[in-house]
Amino acid sequence: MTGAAVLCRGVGKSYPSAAGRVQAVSGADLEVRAGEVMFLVGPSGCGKTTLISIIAGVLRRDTGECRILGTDLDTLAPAAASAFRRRHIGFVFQAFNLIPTLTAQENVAVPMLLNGAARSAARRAALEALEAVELGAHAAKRPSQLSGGQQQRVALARAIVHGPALVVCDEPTSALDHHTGMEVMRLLRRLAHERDSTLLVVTHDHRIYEFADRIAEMDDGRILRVGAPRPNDGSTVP
Ligand SMILES: Nc1ncnc2c1ncn2[C@@H]1O[C@H](COP(=O)(O)OP(=O)(O)OP(=O)(O)O)[C@@H](O)[C@H]1O
Repeated sequence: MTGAAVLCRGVGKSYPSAAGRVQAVSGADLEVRAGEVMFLVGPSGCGKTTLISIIAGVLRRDTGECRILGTDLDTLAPAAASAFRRRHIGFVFQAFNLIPTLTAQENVAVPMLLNGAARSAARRAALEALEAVELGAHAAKRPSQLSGGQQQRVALARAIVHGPALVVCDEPTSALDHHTGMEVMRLLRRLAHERDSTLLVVTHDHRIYEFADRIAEMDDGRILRVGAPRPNDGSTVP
């Protein structure tokens, strides 16, 4: 795929609050090129989660334009927007959000089943995705039987199992120790490249900046600048 995976222009979003409205995002411009790994960073409360929720189609913007893989999700009917999200977007959250009563393989199969895949095809794809995150041997375990790093790898497998063109991650390493966080990022980056996905990652974790192709700095609801990671942010990506 060529061109922009994400194209936001002048995006604005406010929330109601006791003291009037809070302007969470105000005039944000962001372009994420197809196939790149873009990090979105900035101080707490500057609007990162709100902006990626709009990009992922789980929140509607108030103003501006936003095209995801060439489509403006706000112009679609709710059922069509959900179908688009399920098919083309993968999510990785800070809390792994795995279903505790399902095995790792069943958790990873969920997006395939929601997209209408047959049970056998979903199970096969889930096992392949677990093998890609080096957890094939743990497919039959439930989340409580896995370490935090392994649970996050199951969550990665679930995010990529259906081959989404865009993977959106909100603080994917914040619940992990440094070593495990680096391993998870290395895997996420490799999977995104192998599967030709675009990766948009919100993070506070400076130690993983080296995994970004470009970093967008946000403050006060706006994107201030976009650039390559500085050399002193870390060593080169293996
Ligand atoms: N549902 C909501 N209702 C009211 N205000 C909200 C809501 N969600 C976020 N806000 C406010 O909008 C602003 C932006 O919040 P947002 O969560 O997008 O920031 P953030 O950069 O992701 O923060 P953090 O890094 O702490 O997660 C903050 O002032 C926050 O308090």
